[in-house]
Amino acid sequence: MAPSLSEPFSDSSVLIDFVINQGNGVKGLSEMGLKALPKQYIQPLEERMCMTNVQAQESIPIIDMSNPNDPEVEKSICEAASKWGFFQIVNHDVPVEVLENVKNATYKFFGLAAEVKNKYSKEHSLSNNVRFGTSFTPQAEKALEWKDYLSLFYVSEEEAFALWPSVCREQVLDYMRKSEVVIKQLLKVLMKGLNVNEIDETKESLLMGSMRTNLNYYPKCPNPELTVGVGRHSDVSTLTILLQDEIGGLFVRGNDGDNWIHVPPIKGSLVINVGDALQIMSNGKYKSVEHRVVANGSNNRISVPIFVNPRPSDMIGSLPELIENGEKPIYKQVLYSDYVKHFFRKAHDGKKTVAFAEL
Ligand SMILES: COc1cc(/C=C/C(=O)SCCNC(=O)CCNC(=O)[C@H](O)C(C)(C)COP(=O)(O)OP(=O)(O)OC[C@H]2O[C@@H](n3cnc4c(N)ncnc43)[C@H](O)[C@@H]2OP(=O)(O)O)ccc1O
Ligand SMILES: O=C(O)CCC(=O)C(=O)O
Ligand SMILES: [Fe+2]
Repeated sequence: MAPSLSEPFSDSSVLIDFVINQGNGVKGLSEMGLKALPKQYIQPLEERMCMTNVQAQESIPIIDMSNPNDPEVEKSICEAASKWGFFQIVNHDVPVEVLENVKNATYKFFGLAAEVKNKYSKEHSLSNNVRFGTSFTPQAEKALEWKDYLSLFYVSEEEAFALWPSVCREQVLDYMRKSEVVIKQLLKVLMKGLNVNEIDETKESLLMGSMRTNLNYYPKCPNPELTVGVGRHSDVSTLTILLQDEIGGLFVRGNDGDNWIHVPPIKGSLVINVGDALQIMSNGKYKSVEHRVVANGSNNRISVPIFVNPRPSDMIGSLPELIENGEKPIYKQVLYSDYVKHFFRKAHDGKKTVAFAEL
């Protein structure tokens, strides 16, 4: 039974049934035209974005990738990864058309009927590698997040053809394929910055042996100031390549204290961030930085991150090259899939996941 406007979601089981079990997501809630945010989405005060903590004068670096081997460009990439953990790239090799196509495909997927999208939910999906969901880890969260997503873990073209939704399959595959050049350029530079000058097959696989693309949908929200699109977290990837649309709303933790820096949408750009796996492998030189997304009261927003990861079966820890060079390791070796499961089983909690690998 669909709840009516005069019958708000005071009973949580009705909300869970509508949003999660029936696959309506927060998009379904948004499209009902609710006048007030259901209480299940009200975040504690300390998790809401307070505009007085926004550093309007600061911005993360914008790096021109026309000449990726220029020593000045290499220096800015390594500095940005050490200081900010985030930067934007412009004039990279991913064609604008590919980016536009994947954004349109994202709208197409979320425009499907709830019962069609629900075929890809944790309950119904034919594979763990394809998952439509809402919030982050609803079963572990005290307050839900205002976001729906489709998560696609790449195994092979064959599996993608068999299992990924056909409305976005080609566009996501193309976005992933075309991003590979940029990913390799960035990892080469970042490894050189650690004095790791040879990326052989084993190292390449450790850095980028698996990829997951998420399509994120943040619908227009009643009372956006009371909730979050995505709560404070760092990614568990090696690197994340993020395409955002023109709406804005991504904030990155600044270098001193409780201040947050907006990542302004720039047409054709990609946002790059260091994930926990690279922080761990670089023995702390490159930083995975906390970020969050606010909810928006006027517009729907989408974003499409590619999470570039080790393989689930890889052991990750401080790279042996760094330890051989005399660095004291600050991380132990952990199985990457254990690390990711630890991340997925708890609610977003800032930078706490990385403690799982600390010595
Ligand atoms: C969704 O909102 C998000 C997502 C993010 C993501 C940030 C990233 O950095 S994602 C990159 C993660 N890395 C990888 O995917 C590569 C390595 N992959 C793996 O190690 C495995 O594929 C696996 C993810 C560990 C899943 O392995 P499997 O053997 O299938 O394990 P399960 O027991 O099925 O799952 C473990 C646990 O995680 C939950 N889960 C699995 N996949 C997802 C998913 N795509 N999204 C959300 N949760 C997922 C699963 O439900 C299990 O939990 P239970 O409680 O049910 O046991 C950043 C910010 C966001 O808001
Ligand atoms: O939507 C965004 O801008 C960022 C999303 C994000 O941080 C994530 O999916 O990990
Ligand atoms: Fe993230």
